[in-house]
Amino acid sequence: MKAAPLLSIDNLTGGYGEIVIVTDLSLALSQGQALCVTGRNGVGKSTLARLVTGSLMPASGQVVFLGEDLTFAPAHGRARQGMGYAPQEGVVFDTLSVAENLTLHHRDRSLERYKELFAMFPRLPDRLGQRAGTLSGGEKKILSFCRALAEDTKLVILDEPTEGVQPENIALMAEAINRAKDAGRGFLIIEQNLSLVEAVADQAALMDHGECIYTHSGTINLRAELAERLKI
Ligand SMILES: Nc1ncnc2c1ncn2[C@@H]1O[C@H](COP(=O)(O)OP(=O)(O)OP(=O)(O)O)[C@@H](O)[C@H]1O
Repeated sequence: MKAAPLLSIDNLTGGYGEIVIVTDLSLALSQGQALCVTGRNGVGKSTLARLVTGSLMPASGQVVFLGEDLTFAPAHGRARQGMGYAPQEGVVFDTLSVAENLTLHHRDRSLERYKELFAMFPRLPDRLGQRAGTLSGGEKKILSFCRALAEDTKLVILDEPTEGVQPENIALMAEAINRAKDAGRGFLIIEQNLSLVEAVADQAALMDHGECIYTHSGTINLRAELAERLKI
């Protein structure tokens, strides 16, 4: 018997008020796999992430996580069920220190859970006392990435994690994602950087005008097929 998907997005439609952005979109993701959603600017990728995480409520369709219909569940409810999310923007509290940003959602304020990630991204532990607002854009992205990865969630949703991040750190992000996949965690990653997509994706979806216009399963020819359709 085939295992139920970790996440199932069925005929999802939604947007902002009367404006429909995502149209009738269906995708599914299994445990231990990464599904990367790519596409040009403004096609609705972040809106999809918001609809899945509950920062935006859909007009129709379903979001089923671990067999439970969470379509209209509040964002905090989904997080409690094990859906981690690093949004594209507004990820870091500028006036708090790096350490505070990493621990503010934990009563124990322990940095122990970051041990492995700190070894991979040593600039972060070097800046624990520094105000997060002074970090570069790429460093903020790494902070947000580490915070999402360090949580014990079954699913991690990352929106453009590599924006402004240099190539060697993108390769390390891929390594961290692949380790987490091996531990059984699933990833829904909104990403335009095909190096990351190629390094982690088990499947990819290409969006255009709010619709999914192409899906690719498996790693064979993944990058070439996406690049051809994106004309890059
Ligand atoms: N809060 C909002 N209110 C109204 N329209 C919005 C809002 N946020 C985004 N949009 C619109 O929705 C459309 C899709 O935006 P979205 O951010 O989902 O695209 P994207 O594919 O993630 O783009 P990018 O790659 O540039 O981040 C755009 O036309 C955008 O202007």
